[in-house]
Amino acid sequence: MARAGAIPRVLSIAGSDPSGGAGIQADLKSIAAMGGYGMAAIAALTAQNTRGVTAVHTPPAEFLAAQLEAVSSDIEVDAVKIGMLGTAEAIRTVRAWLERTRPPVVVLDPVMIATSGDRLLADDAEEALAALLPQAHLLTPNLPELAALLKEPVPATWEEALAAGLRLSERTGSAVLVKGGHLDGADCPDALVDARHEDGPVLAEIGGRRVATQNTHGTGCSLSSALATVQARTGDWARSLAVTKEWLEGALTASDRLEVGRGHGPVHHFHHAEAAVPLAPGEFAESLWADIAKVRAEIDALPFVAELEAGTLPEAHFAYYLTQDALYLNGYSRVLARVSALAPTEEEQLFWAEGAHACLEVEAELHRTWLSRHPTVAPDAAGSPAEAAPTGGRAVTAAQGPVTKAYVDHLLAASASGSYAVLAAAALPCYWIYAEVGAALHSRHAARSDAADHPYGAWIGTYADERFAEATRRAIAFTDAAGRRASAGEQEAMREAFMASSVYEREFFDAPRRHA
Ligand SMILES: Nc1ncnc2c1ncn2[C@@H]1O[C@H](COP(=O)(O)OP(=O)(O)O)[C@@H](O)[C@H]1O
Ligand SMILES: Cc1ncc(COP(=O)(O)OP(=O)(O)O)c(N)n1
Repeated sequence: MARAGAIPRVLSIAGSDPSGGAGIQADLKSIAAMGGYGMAAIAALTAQNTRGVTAVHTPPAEFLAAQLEAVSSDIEVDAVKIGMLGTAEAIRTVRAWLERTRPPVVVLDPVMIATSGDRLLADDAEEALAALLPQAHLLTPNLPELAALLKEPVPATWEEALAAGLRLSERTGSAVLVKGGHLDGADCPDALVDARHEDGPVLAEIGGRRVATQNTHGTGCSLSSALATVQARTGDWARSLAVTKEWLEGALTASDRLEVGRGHGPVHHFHHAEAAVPLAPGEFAESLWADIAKVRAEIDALPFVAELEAGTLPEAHFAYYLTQDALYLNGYSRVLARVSALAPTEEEQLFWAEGAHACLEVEAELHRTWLSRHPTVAPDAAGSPAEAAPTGGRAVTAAQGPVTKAYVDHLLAASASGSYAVLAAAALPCYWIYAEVGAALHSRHAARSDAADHPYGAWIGTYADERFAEATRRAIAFTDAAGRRASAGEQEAMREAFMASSVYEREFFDAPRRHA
């Protein structure tokens, strides 16, 4: 019986994973992440980390029985999640307890083998497990477990997986969650099937995107305990799956930020929740910068940067870069004007508006000086139509190259989000990365004995502009403040926007080599 509005009391009966990614540790995090009150009866202890299981210890089944009795004799249990039980005795103990207590929601994840290949169920326990399955309302085997329970080959396609899930449902009388995690391909679908349901056997089918990460340790544990929790609240399996699958996709997407272990790391169960400890000034911006460490290193290693510094950059590449810079600045100016329009304070409004104005000034200056000295390259066939330049009535004869166009389009899409914080995060890499790359280039250039004869010396000299450095510091501070005020979901969107713009910055520096 669903208890709408009440906090579900959810008991996990499972094994312990000391590295915190799977088992009861994952279950307790998932239950809390879904707004439930988590409890745990430990059936087995494993010694494991993100790379595999090194030992398993199973306490006497009587001790498991004592834990279950202690909980259910005092606390009303709204939902039970069953995971690793380890032995036939433990399985029989849980079965007897379920028959006696009849919890309203029972989700059984038939844990047999970890993704690392390690066995988590004794060889002689499969018969006992088969007898436990009908006690559950929902079974959540992964595809190898589904195959083992049916004593069939592992399904190789989604259609085969659905058919196998239906056979298990028919055989046990329980609903089955068919999971696409172990299939290949860009999609990661899940489906709820119930062979005996009056409305038809497929209760829900949700197509999901496969998140490109190796941090999939404990996804099955996390999903099954989250499902038990949400089901206790909603009483609607299809809705519970929709909510938990979206949450798990977010947890997988944010998993890299945890930096736990060197193998298959855990998912970030609380990616959606506010941090209880508020971020200190600068901390959010620092974390954005840390996220793009790899992209920053790739920019430093680009031939464009090395050749500009050495003075060996082909003239055509430099001209292409200048032309695209002018075109980009025109679009970027419009984006900064939009940041200004969304800004929450007059100080920020003024700052971004000044930035928009400065972009147009720099664009005009580029035409007046650099572009008149360096031949403008021909329009790029892949680019969009040229915009009229504001200088002296002369039209820019080049079109936006593919990278410029994609970068500006990305910024315009971010401005459509309507979020000041997200748009500021999208706009920031243009300040921050340009300032960092420029400062490093400038200081190395200034130390050269032949700096005066350098073909790009005058250009590199522009990187020393203290007004731009100050504007960059303020852009970082305003974005940081917006990030500290943002909800967890908005922070995630800021991270994605900042990362995408940083990747475009890298592509922009590399564009002359590929498109000039
Ligand atoms: N890379 C991924 N991207 C998105 N969802 C995933 C990914 N890997 C697994 N999932 C999802 O995680 C859940 C657990 O799936 P699965 O990996 O099949 O189970 P298990 O963890 O028990 O082996 C399912 O909802 C599945 O769709
Ligand atoms: C103690 C414990 N229980 C279960 C598992 C298996 O976790 P699961 O979520 O099925 O997925 P993988 O971690 O195997 O990918 C476990 N490893 N430890």
